[in-house]
Amino acid sequence: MIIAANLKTNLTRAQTLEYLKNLESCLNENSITQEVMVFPSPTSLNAHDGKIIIGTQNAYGTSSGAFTGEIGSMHLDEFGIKTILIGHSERRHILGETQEEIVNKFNFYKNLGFKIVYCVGEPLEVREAGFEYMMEYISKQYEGIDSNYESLIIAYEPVWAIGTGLTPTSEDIALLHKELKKKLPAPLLYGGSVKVNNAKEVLSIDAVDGILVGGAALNVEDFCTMCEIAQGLSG
Ligand SMILES: O=C(CO)COP(=O)(O)O
Repeated sequence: MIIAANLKTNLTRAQTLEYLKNLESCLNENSITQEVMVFPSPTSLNAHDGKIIIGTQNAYGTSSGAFTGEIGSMHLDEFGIKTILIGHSERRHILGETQEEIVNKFNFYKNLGFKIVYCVGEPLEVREAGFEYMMEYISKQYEGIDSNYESLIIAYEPVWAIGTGLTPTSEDIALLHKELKKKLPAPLLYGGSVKVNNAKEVLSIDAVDGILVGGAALNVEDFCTMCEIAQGLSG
């Protein structure tokens, strides 16, 4: 299973380094063999030697150049980072990233052989408009994406469940994951208010290949506990 932490705009560089040190210790003490990823803030990106895969929450589709405020692949290469989060709902709905911009970014980092965690998910009003409309909406988020890319991981994150404490029922997650797996066989993570107290339930659902955790991952002990839960379920 893939257990991923999206630290978003949280933890300083010093706090992130401490977080990673503590998480590495916990993973080793508990003999965790799951794929564990941490996406820290840009200022906290660093080379990392250990079990944890460090990914970037974002980067522009360029090696370098005149793109004020952005980082490019040259800045990731410096740290040996080859994993990127693309299409997160907060970049789509808060920062206004368009599907075209997302596809361009996807293609750039695909061509560099990056492992891509590609996020899809519907806002509440789309969900409330009915299943068919919701599936059409999510399908549009796949447009332009190479569904055969071998280093693609999908993260289904219903926007209305992110940071709200609300999660779909296990039945709803199972239904959505079953439908999304029909679109493509890539590993499929669930994200949206995953916590220690619901991680086992979520990870036990068919077609859930892991979790992408935001707020609850900021507590490194809790995030490690979720890794232990995944380990226990994996036998
Ligand atoms: O956005 C998320 C992970 O990318 C989920 O965030 P929360 O776990 O805080 O709901």
